Amino acid sequence: MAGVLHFDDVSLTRDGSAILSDITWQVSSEQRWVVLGPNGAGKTTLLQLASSLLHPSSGSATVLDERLGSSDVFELRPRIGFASTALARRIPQDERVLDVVMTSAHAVTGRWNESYDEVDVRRAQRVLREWRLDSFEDRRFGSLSDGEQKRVQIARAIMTDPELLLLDEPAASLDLGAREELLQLLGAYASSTESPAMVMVTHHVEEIPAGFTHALLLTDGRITASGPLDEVITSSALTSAFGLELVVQRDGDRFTARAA
Ligand SMILES: Nc1ncnc2c1ncn2[C@@H]1O[C@H](COP(=O)(O)OP(=O)(O)OP(=O)(O)O)[C@@H](O)[C@H]1O
Repeated sequence: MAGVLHFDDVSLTRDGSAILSDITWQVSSEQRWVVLGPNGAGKTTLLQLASSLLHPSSGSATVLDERLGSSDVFELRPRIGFASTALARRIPQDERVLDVVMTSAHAVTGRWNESYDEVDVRRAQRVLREWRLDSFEDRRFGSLSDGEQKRVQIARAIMTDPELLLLDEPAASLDLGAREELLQLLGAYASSTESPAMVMVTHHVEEIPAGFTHALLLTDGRITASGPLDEVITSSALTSAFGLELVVQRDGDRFTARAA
């Protein structure tokens, strides 16, 4: 059970405003975390810290045993897979799907003149197959549906075999069928002992895949609850995080929430 994230009293200030305050949080390799909270709570900012794109203003943040602020982030970043809409916007629309996934091995978006060997090609093809994308290998990224593009982004993030996988709202904007297909795939991936530690930001408890083990609730940049899923995804914890009387129900592996 290796330590993956170790945040101790972390705060982050931007342009004079406190975005995150007093964040103490630990993630180990076999855990899969979901991060929930209202708009503007600081969820994406927390993922940016975990991906080493930002450093804390105070406190100590250690990612994969590297302390942010005193390690080489260019060595650390290839060990982390990150999929988000902001990153997806950098993918050229006319890029071939196989290349979108394969260029991740060189941490670039858009194929230029890097050379790839047969091992990279075979690995990209295997990852595309695992995410039900093998028939899209030669299609242009921009020609795929939202659901297919989200799966390509995740395939790209796991191409390098990361030790930590960060997903920022992977199911946002998907229709019901595409969301359920993605959740099935994410659930199978999260349930495998071969998979890395995962942290996924979402707005909806309905989007928590099977196999996720822990949850962190953020409100106004502060943790209001964190721990095993069953202890955190409750009516009382979500009511207090969202400031609205909510009823949460669990049905098998999945959750639903509605106003009381
Ligand atoms: N570069 C920045 N400078 C100043 N404030 C910022 C900056 N980036 C984000 N913020 C602010 O930090 C707060 C947290 O933003 P963040 O995107 O992390 O929240 P979030 O929980 O992911 O929100 P959402 O659910 O709406 O995506 C917001 O109030 C946002 O306006």
